[in-house]
Amino acid sequence: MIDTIQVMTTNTQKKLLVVEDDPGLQKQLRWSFDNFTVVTATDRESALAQMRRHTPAVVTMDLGLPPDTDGATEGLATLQQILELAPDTKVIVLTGNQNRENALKAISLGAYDFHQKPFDANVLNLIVNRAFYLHQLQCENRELLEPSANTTIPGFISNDPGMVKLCQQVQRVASSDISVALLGESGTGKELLARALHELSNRKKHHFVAVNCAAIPENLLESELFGYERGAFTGAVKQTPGKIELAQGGTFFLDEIGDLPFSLQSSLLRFLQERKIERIGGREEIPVDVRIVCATHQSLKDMIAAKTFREDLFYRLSETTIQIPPLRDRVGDAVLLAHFFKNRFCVKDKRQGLNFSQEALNAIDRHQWPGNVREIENSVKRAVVMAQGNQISVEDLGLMPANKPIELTTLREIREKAECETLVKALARVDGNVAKAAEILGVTRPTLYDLMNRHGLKGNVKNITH
Ligand SMILES: Nc1ncnc2c1ncn2[C@@H]1O[C@H](COP(=O)(O)OP(=O)(O)OP(=O)(O)O)[C@@H](O)[C@H]1O
Repeated sequence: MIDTIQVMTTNTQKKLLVVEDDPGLQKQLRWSFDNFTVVTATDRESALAQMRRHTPAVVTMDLGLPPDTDGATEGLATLQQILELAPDTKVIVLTGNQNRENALKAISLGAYDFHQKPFDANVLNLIVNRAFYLHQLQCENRELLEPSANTTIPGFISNDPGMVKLCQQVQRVASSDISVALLGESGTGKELLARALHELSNRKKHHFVAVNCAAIPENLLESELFGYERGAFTGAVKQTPGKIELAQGGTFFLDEIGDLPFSLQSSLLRFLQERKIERIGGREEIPVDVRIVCATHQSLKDMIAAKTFREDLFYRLSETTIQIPPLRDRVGDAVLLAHFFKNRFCVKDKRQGLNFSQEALNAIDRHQWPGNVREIENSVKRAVVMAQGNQISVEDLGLMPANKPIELTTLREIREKAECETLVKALARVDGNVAKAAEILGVTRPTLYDLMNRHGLKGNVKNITH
Protein backbone atom coordinates (compact mmCIF):
# COMPACT_ATOMS: atom_id res chain seq x y z
CA MET A 1 0.00 0.00 0.00
CA ILE A 2 1.34 3.42 -0.89
CA ASP A 3 0.54 6.51 1.05
CA THR A 4 1.70 9.91 -0.11
CA ILE A 5 1.84 13.13 1.86
CA GLN A 6 3.42 15.87 -0.21
CA VAL A 7 5.53 18.58 1.39
CA MET A 8 8.25 20.46 -0.48
CA THR A 9 11.47 21.89 0.91
CA THR A 10 13.32 24.73 -0.76
CA ASN A 11 14.87 22.67 -3.57
CA THR A 12 14.84 18.95 -2.84
CA GLN A 13 11.67 17.06 -2.19
CA LYS A 14 11.74 15.33 1.17
CA LYS A 15 10.97 11.74 0.31
CA LEU A 16 11.04 8.92 2.81
CA LEU A 17 10.60 5.20 2.14
CA VAL A 18 9.43 3.11 5.08
CA VAL A 19 10.27 -0.60 4.65
CA GLU A 20 8.41 -2.49 7.37
CA ASP A 21 6.38 -5.68 7.26
CA ASP A 22 4.62 -5.20 10.62
CA PRO A 23 1.38 -3.35 9.69
CA GLY A 24 1.05 -1.72 13.13
CA LEU A 25 4.59 -0.38 13.15
CA GLN A 26 4.32 0.65 9.52
CA LYS A 27 1.24 2.74 10.28
CA GLN A 28 2.91 4.32 13.28
CA LEU A 29 6.02 5.18 11.23
CA ARG A 30 4.03 6.50 8.34
CA TRP A 31 2.24 9.03 10.49
CA SER A 32 5.42 10.11 12.29
CA PHE A 33 6.79 12.04 9.33
CA ASP A 34 4.23 14.54 8.25
CA ASN A 35 6.86 16.83 6.73
CA PHE A 36 7.96 14.08 4.30
CA THR A 37 6.44 12.43 1.27
CA VAL A 38 6.18 8.94 2.71
CA VAL A 39 5.99 5.81 0.60
CA THR A 40 5.91 2.33 2.09
CA ALA A 41 7.02 -1.19 1.22
CA THR A 42 6.73 -4.53 2.99
CA ASP A 43 9.34 -6.70 1.28
CA ARG A 44 12.41 -6.57 -0.93
CA GLU A 45 10.57 -6.47 -4.22
CA SER A 46 8.24 -3.64 -3.27
CA ALA A 47 11.13 -1.75 -1.60
CA LEU A 48 13.19 -1.87 -4.80
CA ALA A 49 10.21 -0.89 -6.92
CA GLN A 50 9.60 2.14 -4.68
CA MET A 51 13.30 3.05 -4.83
CA ARG A 52 13.20 3.05 -8.63
CA ARG A 53 10.00 5.03 -8.70
CA HIS A 54 10.71 7.67 -6.05
CA THR A 55 14.48 7.65 -5.28
CA PRO A 56 13.79 8.75 -1.71
CA ALA A 57 16.41 10.77 0.17
CA VAL A 58 15.95 8.65 3.31
CA VAL A 59 14.84 5.06 3.98
CA THR A 60 13.92 3.52 7.31
CA MET A 61 13.91 -0.25 7.24
CA ASP A 62 13.33 -3.27 9.37
CA LEU A 63 16.11 -5.79 8.85
CA GLY A 64 13.91 -8.77 9.69
CA LEU A 65 12.04 -8.82 6.41
CA PRO A 66 10.08 -11.85 5.17
CA PRO A 67 10.70 -14.66 4.37
CA ASP A 68 13.35 -14.82 7.16
CA THR A 69 11.80 -12.59 9.82
CA ASP A 70 14.18 -13.88 12.50
CA GLY A 71 17.46 -13.65 10.65
CA ALA A 72 18.44 -10.68 8.57
CA THR A 73 19.71 -12.29 5.36
CA GLU A 74 16.79 -10.88 3.40
CA GLY A 75 16.97 -7.48 5.09
CA LEU A 76 20.72 -7.12 4.50
CA ALA A 77 20.39 -8.16 0.86
CA THR A 78 17.58 -5.61 0.46
CA LEU A 79 19.70 -2.95 2.09
CA GLN A 80 22.59 -3.66 -0.26
CA GLN A 81 20.36 -3.42 -3.31
CA ILE A 82 18.78 -0.18 -2.10
CA LEU A 83 22.24 1.38 -1.75
CA GLU A 84 23.33 0.09 -5.14
CA LEU A 85 20.29 1.69 -6.74
CA ALA A 86 20.81 5.05 -5.03
CA PRO A 87 24.09 5.36 -3.10
CA ASP A 88 23.27 8.87 -1.88
CA THR A 89 20.18 7.60 -0.10
CA LYS A 90 20.51 7.51 3.68
CA VAL A 91 19.23 4.25 5.14
CA ILE A 92 18.33 3.97 8.81
CA VAL A 93 17.89 0.39 9.98
CA LEU A 94 15.58 -0.23 12.90
CA THR A 95 17.20 -3.14 14.67
CA GLY A 96 15.56 -2.57 18.02
CA ASN A 97 18.95 -3.35 19.57
CA GLN A 98 18.17 -7.04 19.24
CA ASN A 99 20.96 -8.24 17.06
CA ARG A 100 24.22 -6.37 17.35
CA GLU A 101 25.91 -8.52 14.72
CA ASN A 102 23.29 -7.71 12.09
CA ALA A 103 23.38 -4.05 13.06
CA LEU A 104 27.14 -4.00 12.50
CA LYS A 105 26.77 -5.73 9.14
CA ALA A 106 24.18 -3.13 8.12
CA ILE A 107 26.46 -0.29 9.20
CA SER A 108 29.34 -1.77 7.23
CA LEU A 109 27.10 -1.68 4.14
CA GLY A 110 26.53 2.03 4.68
CA ALA A 111 23.38 2.19 6.83
CA TYR A 112 22.76 4.02 10.10
CA ASP A 113 21.54 1.98 13.03
CA PHE A 114 18.66 3.17 15.18
CA HIS A 115 18.57 0.88 18.17
CA GLN A 116 15.90 1.98 20.51
CA LYS A 117 12.87 0.03 21.59
CA PRO A 118 10.08 0.93 21.90
CA PHE A 119 11.12 3.53 19.39
CA ASP A 120 10.66 7.15 20.21
CA ALA A 121 8.97 8.87 17.25
CA ASN A 122 10.47 12.26 18.14
CA VAL A 123 14.03 10.97 18.27
CA LEU A 124 13.60 9.01 15.06
CA ASN A 125 12.09 12.11 13.47
CA LEU A 126 15.18 14.09 14.39
CA ILE A 127 17.45 11.42 12.97
CA VAL A 128 15.47 11.18 9.73
CA ASN A 129 15.59 14.97 9.31
CA ARG A 130 19.33 15.00 9.95
CA ALA A 131 19.82 12.20 7.43
CA PHE A 132 17.81 14.20 4.92
CA TYR A 133 19.98 17.29 5.29
CA LEU A 134 23.10 15.15 5.03
CA HIS A 135 21.73 13.74 1.80
CA GLN A 136 20.94 17.22 0.50
CA LEU A 137 24.44 18.44 1.37
CA GLN A 138 26.00 15.47 -0.38
CA CYS A 139 23.96 16.12 -3.53
CA GLU A 140 24.87 19.81 -3.52
CA ASN A 141 28.53 18.96 -3.01
CA ARG A 142 28.46 16.61 -5.95
CA GLU A 143 26.95 19.31 -8.13
CA LEU A 144 29.58 21.80 -7.04
CA LEU A 145 32.43 19.38 -7.61
CA GLU A 146 31.34 18.28 -11.03
CA PRO A 147 31.22 20.80 -13.82
CA SER A 148 27.81 21.33 -15.35
CA ALA A 149 26.78 21.69 -18.94
CA ASN A 150 25.49 24.89 -20.43
CA THR A 151 23.60 23.91 -23.54
CA THR A 152 19.86 24.15 -23.82
CA ILE A 153 19.59 20.83 -25.64
CA PRO A 154 18.66 18.01 -23.29
CA GLY A 155 21.42 15.40 -23.10
CA PHE A 156 23.84 17.43 -25.20
CA ILE A 157 26.78 18.20 -22.96
CA SER A 158 29.08 21.14 -23.62
CA ASN A 159 30.38 24.23 -21.94
CA ASP A 160 32.37 25.48 -24.89
CA PRO A 161 31.09 28.93 -25.93
CA GLY A 162 31.14 27.98 -29.64
CA MET A 163 29.12 24.84 -28.97
CA VAL A 164 26.65 26.70 -26.76
CA LYS A 165 26.02 29.08 -29.67
CA LEU A 166 25.73 26.15 -32.07
CA CYS A 167 23.07 24.59 -29.83
CA GLN A 168 21.15 27.86 -29.84
CA GLN A 169 21.31 27.76 -33.64
CA VAL A 170 19.95 24.18 -33.59
CA GLN A 171 17.15 25.31 -31.34
CA ARG A 172 16.29 28.23 -33.63
CA VAL A 173 16.10 26.15 -36.82
CA ALA A 174 14.28 23.25 -35.13
CA SER A 175 10.87 24.90 -35.39
CA SER A 176 11.20 25.58 -39.12
CA ASP A 177 10.98 23.07 -41.96
CA ILE A 178 14.22 23.99 -43.72
CA SER A 179 16.58 21.15 -44.50
CA VAL A 180 19.66 20.89 -42.29
CA ALA A 181 23.04 19.41 -43.16
CA LEU A 182 25.11 18.49 -40.11
CA LEU A 183 28.80 18.37 -40.95
CA GLY A 184 31.58 17.18 -38.70
CA GLU A 185 34.03 14.41 -37.93
CA SER A 186 32.80 11.01 -36.86
CA GLY A 187 31.53 10.90 -33.27
CA THR A 188 31.02 14.65 -32.88
CA GLY A 189 27.31 14.28 -32.14
CA LYS A 190 25.67 14.72 -35.54
CA GLU A 191 23.01 12.09 -34.92
CA LEU A 192 22.35 13.39 -31.42
CA LEU A 193 21.73 16.86 -32.86
CA ALA A 194 19.56 15.45 -35.65
CA ARG A 195 17.38 13.83 -32.99
CA ALA A 196 17.35 17.10 -31.03
CA LEU A 197 16.14 18.93 -34.16
CA HIS A 198 13.24 16.49 -34.26
CA GLU A 199 12.47 16.58 -30.53
CA LEU A 200 12.50 20.37 -30.46
CA SER A 201 10.20 20.68 -33.48
CA ASN A 202 6.45 20.41 -33.69
CA ARG A 203 6.98 17.20 -35.69
CA LYS A 204 8.00 15.37 -32.53
CA LYS A 205 4.68 13.53 -32.23
CA HIS A 206 5.56 11.77 -35.49
CA HIS A 207 8.48 9.52 -36.26
CA PHE A 208 12.17 10.27 -36.50
CA VAL A 209 13.38 7.79 -39.11
CA ALA A 210 17.09 7.37 -39.82
CA VAL A 211 18.81 5.66 -42.73
CA ASN A 212 22.57 5.18 -42.76
CA CYS A 213 23.55 5.40 -46.43
CA ALA A 214 26.94 3.80 -45.72
CA ALA A 215 25.50 0.77 -43.97
CA ILE A 216 23.08 -0.44 -46.63
CA PRO A 217 24.29 -2.11 -49.83
CA GLU A 218 23.66 -0.03 -52.93
CA ASN A 219 21.24 -2.55 -54.46
CA LEU A 220 19.01 -2.48 -51.35
CA LEU A 221 19.13 1.21 -50.61
CA GLU A 222 16.55 2.24 -53.18
CA SER A 223 13.88 -0.09 -51.79
CA GLU A 224 14.87 0.92 -48.24
CA LEU A 225 14.25 4.58 -49.09
CA PHE A 226 11.25 4.36 -51.40
CA GLY A 227 9.62 1.01 -50.55
CA TYR A 228 8.21 -1.46 -53.06
CA GLU A 229 5.03 -3.09 -54.26
CA ARG A 230 4.39 -6.80 -54.04
CA GLY A 231 6.02 -8.63 -56.96
CA ALA A 232 8.26 -5.67 -57.89
CA PHE A 233 11.26 -7.99 -57.80
CA THR A 234 12.11 -11.52 -56.73
CA GLY A 235 11.56 -11.71 -53.00
CA ALA A 236 9.12 -8.77 -52.88
CA VAL A 237 6.42 -10.90 -51.29
CA LYS A 238 4.39 -8.08 -49.80
CA GLN A 239 3.92 -4.37 -50.26
CA THR A 240 6.50 -2.55 -48.12
CA PRO A 241 6.62 1.19 -47.50
CA GLY A 242 10.03 2.86 -47.61
CA LYS A 243 11.73 4.72 -44.80
CA ILE A 244 10.82 8.11 -46.27
CA GLU A 245 7.15 7.16 -46.18
CA LEU A 246 7.45 5.84 -42.62
CA ALA A 247 8.65 9.27 -41.50
CA GLN A 248 5.38 10.87 -42.72
CA GLY A 249 4.75 14.01 -40.65
CA GLY A 250 8.08 13.62 -38.87
CA THR A 251 11.80 13.89 -39.61
CA PHE A 252 13.78 11.86 -42.10
CA PHE A 253 17.49 11.62 -41.27
CA LEU A 254 19.96 10.60 -43.95
CA ASP A 255 23.17 9.70 -42.15
CA GLU A 256 26.45 9.46 -44.10
CA ILE A 257 24.82 11.22 -47.07
CA GLY A 258 28.25 11.35 -48.73
CA ASP A 259 27.90 7.60 -49.27
CA LEU A 260 24.62 7.89 -51.18
CA PRO A 261 25.35 6.23 -54.53
CA PHE A 262 25.32 8.59 -57.49
CA SER A 263 22.57 6.52 -59.13
CA LEU A 264 20.23 7.27 -56.21
CA GLN A 265 21.07 10.93 -55.88
CA SER A 266 18.72 11.89 -58.72
CA SER A 267 15.83 9.87 -57.20
CA LEU A 268 16.34 11.65 -53.89
CA LEU A 269 16.53 15.01 -55.64
CA ARG A 270 13.25 14.27 -57.43
CA PHE A 271 11.61 13.51 -54.11
CA LEU A 272 12.94 16.74 -52.58
CA GLN A 273 11.56 18.75 -55.50
CA GLU A 274 8.16 17.11 -55.72
CA ARG A 275 7.71 15.80 -52.17
CA LYS A 276 6.13 12.66 -53.59
CA ILE A 277 7.48 9.14 -53.73
CA GLU A 278 6.73 6.22 -55.98
CA ARG A 279 7.35 2.77 -54.54
CA ILE A 280 9.43 0.42 -56.72
CA GLY A 281 7.04 -1.39 -59.04
CA GLY A 282 4.25 1.02 -58.13
CA ARG A 283 2.31 3.49 -60.26
CA GLU A 284 0.90 5.70 -57.57
CA GLU A 285 2.61 8.89 -56.41
CA ILE A 286 2.37 9.23 -52.65
CA PRO A 287 2.74 12.71 -51.13
CA VAL A 288 5.09 12.64 -48.11
CA ASP A 289 5.52 15.53 -45.71
CA VAL A 290 8.87 15.14 -43.94
CA ARG A 291 11.59 17.42 -42.69
CA ILE A 292 14.96 16.42 -44.09
CA VAL A 293 18.12 16.34 -42.00
CA CYS A 294 21.36 14.84 -43.30
CA ALA A 295 24.85 14.33 -41.91
CA THR A 296 28.29 13.46 -43.14
CA HIS A 297 31.92 13.46 -42.05
CA GLN A 298 33.01 13.88 -45.68
CA SER A 299 33.55 17.15 -47.50
CA LEU A 300 30.56 17.43 -49.82
CA LYS A 301 32.18 20.44 -51.49
CA ASP A 302 35.18 18.27 -52.45
CA MET A 303 32.82 15.56 -53.64
CA ILE A 304 30.99 18.09 -55.80
CA ALA A 305 34.30 19.23 -57.26
CA ALA A 306 35.17 15.58 -57.94
CA LYS A 307 31.71 15.15 -59.50
CA THR A 308 30.75 12.34 -57.12
CA PHE A 309 28.01 14.36 -55.42
CA ARG A 310 25.34 16.36 -57.25
CA GLU A 311 25.55 20.05 -56.55
CA ASP A 312 21.78 20.59 -56.99
CA LEU A 313 21.11 17.86 -54.42
CA PHE A 314 23.59 19.44 -52.01
CA TYR A 315 21.73 22.78 -52.15
CA ARG A 316 18.38 21.08 -51.57
CA LEU A 317 19.75 19.21 -48.58
CA SER A 318 21.60 22.08 -46.97
CA GLU A 319 19.27 25.05 -46.69
CA THR A 320 21.09 25.39 -43.37
CA THR A 321 24.52 23.94 -42.73
CA ILE A 322 25.75 23.31 -39.21
CA GLN A 323 29.46 22.61 -38.87
CA ILE A 324 30.19 20.73 -35.63
CA PRO A 325 33.74 21.24 -34.34
CA PRO A 326 35.83 18.25 -33.27
CA LEU A 327 36.10 17.62 -29.54
CA ARG A 328 39.78 18.70 -29.45
CA ASP A 329 38.67 22.22 -30.40
CA ARG A 330 36.10 22.54 -27.60
CA VAL A 331 37.47 24.11 -24.45
CA GLY A 332 37.00 22.02 -21.30
CA ASP A 333 34.49 19.64 -22.87
CA ALA A 334 36.57 16.46 -22.65
CA VAL A 335 36.63 16.55 -18.84
CA LEU A 336 32.99 17.59 -18.68
CA LEU A 337 31.93 14.73 -20.94
CA ALA A 338 34.13 12.27 -19.04
CA HIS A 339 32.26 13.13 -15.82
CA PHE A 340 28.95 12.90 -17.60
CA PHE A 341 29.65 9.43 -19.00
CA LYS A 342 31.29 8.29 -15.74
CA ASN A 343 28.12 9.14 -13.82
CA ARG A 344 25.97 7.46 -16.46
CA PHE A 345 27.97 4.22 -16.52
CA CYS A 346 28.39 4.15 -12.74
CA VAL A 347 24.62 4.10 -12.35
CA LYS A 348 24.22 1.55 -15.14
CA ASP A 349 26.97 -0.74 -13.83
CA LYS A 350 26.06 -0.13 -10.19
CA ARG A 351 29.56 1.21 -9.45
CA GLN A 352 28.81 4.24 -7.33
CA GLY A 353 31.44 6.43 -5.74
CA LEU A 354 33.96 6.13 -8.57
CA ASN A 355 36.06 9.19 -9.37
CA PHE A 356 38.87 10.07 -11.73
CA SER A 357 42.38 10.41 -10.34
CA GLN A 358 43.93 13.84 -10.93
CA GLU A 359 46.37 12.24 -13.36
CA ALA A 360 43.47 10.69 -15.28
CA LEU A 361 41.73 14.09 -15.53
CA ASN A 362 44.95 15.66 -16.84
CA ALA A 363 45.29 12.90 -19.42
CA ILE A 364 41.66 13.33 -20.52
CA ASP A 365 42.25 17.03 -20.98
CA ARG A 366 45.48 16.44 -22.91
CA HIS A 367 44.32 13.64 -25.19
CA GLN A 368 43.27 14.61 -28.72
CA TRP A 369 40.23 12.30 -28.95
CA PRO A 370 40.40 11.62 -32.69
CA GLY A 371 37.18 9.59 -32.36
CA ASN A 372 35.57 12.57 -30.61
CA VAL A 373 32.71 12.08 -28.13
CA ARG A 374 32.19 8.46 -29.13
CA GLU A 375 35.78 7.68 -28.21
CA ILE A 376 35.53 9.37 -24.82
CA GLU A 377 32.24 7.57 -24.16
CA ASN A 378 33.78 4.18 -24.95
CA SER A 379 36.95 4.93 -23.03
CA VAL A 380 35.02 5.90 -19.87
CA LYS A 381 32.67 2.94 -20.29
CA ARG A 382 35.62 0.56 -20.28
CA ALA A 383 37.33 2.44 -17.44
CA VAL A 384 34.27 2.09 -15.18
CA VAL A 385 34.44 -1.68 -15.69
CA MET A 386 38.22 -1.86 -15.27
CA ALA A 387 38.68 0.47 -12.29
CA GLN A 388 39.74 -1.12 -9.02
CA GLY A 389 38.82 0.59 -5.76
CA ASN A 390 37.09 3.91 -6.19
CA GLN A 391 39.51 5.63 -8.56
CA ILE A 392 39.70 5.59 -12.32
CA SER A 393 43.34 5.68 -13.40
CA VAL A 394 44.98 6.79 -16.64
CA GLU A 395 45.57 3.12 -17.46
CA ASP A 396 41.87 2.26 -16.93
CA LEU A 397 41.10 4.86 -19.58
CA GLY A 398 43.68 3.42 -21.96
CA LEU A 399 45.48 6.81 -22.04
CA MET A 400 49.12 7.75 -21.62
CA PRO A 401 50.40 9.10 -18.30
CA ALA A 402 52.38 12.34 -18.56
CA ASN A 403 55.39 11.01 -16.71
CA LYS A 404 58.06 11.04 -19.39
CA PRO A 405 60.36 14.07 -19.63
CA ILE A 406 59.29 16.06 -22.65
CA GLU A 407 62.07 16.36 -25.18
CA LEU A 408 59.97 17.22 -28.16
CA THR A 409 59.64 20.79 -29.23
CA THR A 410 56.05 21.40 -30.19
CA LEU A 411 52.72 20.37 -28.74
CA ARG A 412 51.73 19.10 -32.13
CA GLU A 413 54.65 16.64 -32.18
CA ILE A 414 53.76 15.41 -28.71
CA ARG A 415 50.13 14.88 -29.72
CA GLU A 416 51.12 13.10 -32.91
CA LYS A 417 53.46 10.82 -31.01
CA ALA A 418 50.84 9.98 -28.37
CA GLU A 419 48.26 9.30 -31.07
CA CYS A 420 50.62 7.05 -33.00
CA GLU A 421 51.61 5.13 -29.85
CA THR A 422 47.95 4.63 -28.93
CA LEU A 423 47.18 3.26 -32.38
CA VAL A 424 50.13 0.87 -32.25
CA LYS A 425 49.12 -0.27 -28.76
CA ALA A 426 45.50 -0.87 -29.76
CA LEU A 427 46.44 -2.70 -32.96
CA ALA A 428 48.95 -4.82 -31.09
CA ARG A 429 46.36 -5.77 -28.52
CA VAL A 430 44.07 -7.20 -31.20
CA ASP A 431 46.79 -8.64 -33.43
CA GLY A 432 46.30 -6.03 -36.11
CA ASN A 433 42.53 -6.55 -36.46
CA VAL A 434 41.42 -3.10 -37.61
CA ALA A 435 37.73 -3.59 -36.81
CA LYS A 436 38.54 -4.60 -33.22
CA ALA A 437 41.11 -1.83 -32.79
CA ALA A 438 38.57 0.72 -34.04
CA GLU A 439 36.09 -0.54 -31.44
CA ILE A 440 38.64 -0.23 -28.62
CA LEU A 441 39.59 3.29 -29.71
CA GLY A 442 35.98 4.34 -30.15
CA VAL A 443 36.42 5.38 -33.77
CA THR A 444 34.91 4.12 -36.97
CA ARG A 445 36.93 1.88 -39.26
CA PRO A 446 37.35 4.60 -41.93
CA THR A 447 38.63 7.02 -39.26
CA LEU A 448 41.14 4.43 -38.06
CA TYR A 449 42.29 3.78 -41.61
CA ASP A 450 42.77 7.54 -42.10
CA LEU A 451 44.80 7.74 -38.88
CA MET A 452 46.87 4.69 -39.79
CA ASN A 453 47.58 6.25 -43.15
CA ARG A 454 48.66 9.47 -41.52
CA HIS A 455 51.05 7.68 -39.19
CA GLY A 456 52.37 5.38 -41.91
CA LEU A 457 51.00 2.28 -40.18
CA LYS A 458 48.80 1.01 -42.96
CA GLY A 459 51.24 -1.35 -44.65
CA ASN A 460 52.75 -2.35 -41.33
CA VAL A 461 49.78 -3.82 -39.50
CA LYS A 462 51.16 -7.35 -39.70
CA ASN A 463 54.41 -6.23 -38.10
CA ILE A 464 52.64 -4.82 -35.05
CA THR A 465 52.82 -7.38 -32.28
CA HIS A 466 52.71 -7.30 -28.51
N1 LIG B 1 27.74 16.73 -26.62
C1 LIG B 1 27.37 15.48 -26.31
N2 LIG B 1 26.88 15.22 -25.10
C2 LIG B 1 26.57 13.95 -24.75
N3 LIG B 1 26.72 12.88 -25.56
C3 LIG B 1 27.20 13.10 -26.79
C4 LIG B 1 27.54 14.40 -27.24
N4 LIG B 1 27.97 14.31 -28.51
C5 LIG B 1 27.92 13.01 -28.85
N5 LIG B 1 27.45 12.27 -27.82
C6 LIG B 1 27.32 10.81 -27.79
O1 LIG B 1 28.45 10.31 -28.50
C7 LIG B 1 28.10 9.20 -29.33
C8 LIG B 1 28.40 9.54 -30.79
O2 LIG B 1 27.54 10.59 -31.20
P1 LIG B 1 26.76 10.58 -32.60
O3 LIG B 1 26.39 9.18 -33.00
O4 LIG B 1 25.66 11.57 -32.53
O5 LIG B 1 27.96 11.09 -33.52
P2 LIG B 1 28.00 11.23 -35.09
O6 LIG B 1 28.69 12.51 -35.37
O7 LIG B 1 26.64 11.02 -35.68
O8 LIG B 1 28.97 10.03 -35.47
P3 LIG B 1 29.09 9.24 -36.90
O9 LIG B 1 29.50 10.28 -37.92
O10 LIG B 1 30.19 8.26 -36.65
O11 LIG B 1 27.77 8.61 -37.17
C9 LIG B 1 26.63 8.93 -29.07
O12 LIG B 1 26.51 7.95 -28.06
C10 LIG B 1 26.11 10.28 -28.56
O13 LIG B 1 25.00 10.11 -27.72
